[in-house]
Amino acid sequence: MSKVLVSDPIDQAGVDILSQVAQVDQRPGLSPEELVSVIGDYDGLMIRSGTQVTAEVIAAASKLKIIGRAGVGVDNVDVPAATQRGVLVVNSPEGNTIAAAEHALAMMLSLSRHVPQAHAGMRVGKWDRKKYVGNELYKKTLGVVGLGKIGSHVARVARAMGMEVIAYDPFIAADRAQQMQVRLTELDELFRTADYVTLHIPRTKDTENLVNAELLRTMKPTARIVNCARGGVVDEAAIAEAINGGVIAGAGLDVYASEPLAEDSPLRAVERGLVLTPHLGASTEEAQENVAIDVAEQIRDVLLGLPARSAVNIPGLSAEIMERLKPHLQLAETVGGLVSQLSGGQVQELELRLQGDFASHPSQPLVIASLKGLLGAVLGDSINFVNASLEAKARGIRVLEVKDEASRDYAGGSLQLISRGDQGSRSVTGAVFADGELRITSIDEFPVNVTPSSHMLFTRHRDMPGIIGQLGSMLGEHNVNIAAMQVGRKIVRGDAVMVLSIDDPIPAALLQTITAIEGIQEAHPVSL
Ligand SMILES: NC(=O)C1=CN([C@@H]2O[C@H](COP(=O)(O)OP(=O)(O)OC[C@H]3O[C@@H](n4cnc5c(N)ncnc54)[C@H](O)[C@@H]3O)[C@@H](O)[C@H]2O)C=CC1
Ligand SMILES: O=C(O)CCC(=O)C(=O)O
Repeated sequence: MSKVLVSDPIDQAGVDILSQVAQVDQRPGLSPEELVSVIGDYDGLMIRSGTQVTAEVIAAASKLKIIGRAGVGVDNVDVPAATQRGVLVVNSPEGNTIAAAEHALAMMLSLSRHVPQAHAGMRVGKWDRKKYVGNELYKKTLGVVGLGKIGSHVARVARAMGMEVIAYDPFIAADRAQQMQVRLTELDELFRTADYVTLHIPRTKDTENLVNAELLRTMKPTARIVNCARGGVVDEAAIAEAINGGVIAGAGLDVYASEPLAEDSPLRAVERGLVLTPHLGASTEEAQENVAIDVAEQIRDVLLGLPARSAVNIPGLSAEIMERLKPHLQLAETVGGLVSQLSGGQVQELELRLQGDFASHPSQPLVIASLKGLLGAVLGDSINFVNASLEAKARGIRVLEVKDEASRDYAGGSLQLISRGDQGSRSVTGAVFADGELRITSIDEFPVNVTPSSHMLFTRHRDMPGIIGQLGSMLGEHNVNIAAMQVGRKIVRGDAVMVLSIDDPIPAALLQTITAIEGIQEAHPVSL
């Protein structure tokens, strides 16, 4: 039975789903060293933002197939290291959208009405009515930085509360913003004119310390800023200084460059105008149930050999595409495996020629599947859909694509792979027939009609009497049963190919005897 480690607190609904297919060990609070020492036992890992999945953890995770992040941000996972090891990373892109948006709105309201400070006063017997006069959000301008899922929901609610909403997001089309009654602006204008700024962007090299002392100085002295997105996007020391110095009126922060926030952080010493929460954006019962179910289902499916719907590190290969293109991907992988085993030697270039229906689909999934077949034939299970492209790149394999939608040799189109390398060039073409069956339709320049099977033998030989008989008898003598046979030739008594589907693999010694038969130029056993 598979084993899944849950190393952060997650909702029981997720544990129940994982338990359908795996032994689930819930061990929140493991130290980094403990995680490295136990991770080698596990097929799956489920986390929230607390666990740091470093390259060291991934290097020790010899059995790991999938890391599930019960939330959106995967910045606590070394995704490139996971990709290189072929470990799938999945998340829950929408399960906590509402929770995070509502937390940002709660921050804006708390800041405007000094709710936390007033409450703290009440706890110690005070009745400060004058000290906590606040402001209304109504008719104020809200600047949303990052108009994605969370930013859009904040914008929608803010509009309903009577706010004017402007936004900065270079990746959002103006008409999409217009539909939300949001005006797109440049970043500097947004900071200059907004009464409230709320950040809903990922932490990337472009957004690191985006909000710094210089930008804060351009804000109105009455303005407030909210960060429920990612730590590191604002300069924390600069925020503390700006509030203490009256440059801005306040800030609400849920996330920090380093978590938990250091006890001696200058933020903890700010007395007025600052509301801090310990990364609570996604902490609602509803969101935790949503993300736990979403991610646990994906881990369960992947452990059962099914695709995941929100894979972070297989670009262009969503579960929907995997399902829709299933036979096409199978064909690409099969043809990739065949080309690899027929080529021998090092492949330096792989040309993918897509005809008919094959050309009308996105080609990236077919490229990934072809590379998985090509490299997997040599490197085995270490190659999967996650790392196939990366491994091909690391080996310097160039990939060319040629599409021809009009050409229709077969009703459903065809896929041809041509490999070029130190042993010359090889070509295999395949098609998916109406019944969903895969066929190999040509090898090099020879037309064939072969259903791929687990064990096969390919020969190139002279088309002359006696060869087929000799080969058949030789296999019979070694108890290798032939299930099907195909010969392809272009000219009588010219060069030809033979494809045998056999029930058992060919022993190495037998292969030598086969290549010694007069007229056989080459023989390649193939396993799929
Ligand atoms: N505090 C918490 O507990 C939670 C935090 N988050 C964080 O909130 C952030 C937003 O999440 P979603 O809305 O789900 O993501 P999303 O991907 O739907 O939206 C992000 C938006 O930011 C925009 N963007 C990217 N780079 C930008 C830049 N340099 N300037 C302006 N806009 C830029 C993108 O175009 C996109 O529209 C993420 O960092 C996520 O990790 C999410 C959930 C809970
Ligand atoms: O798991 C959590 O509570 C944090 C959620 C979060 O930051 C995210 O989903 O990006």
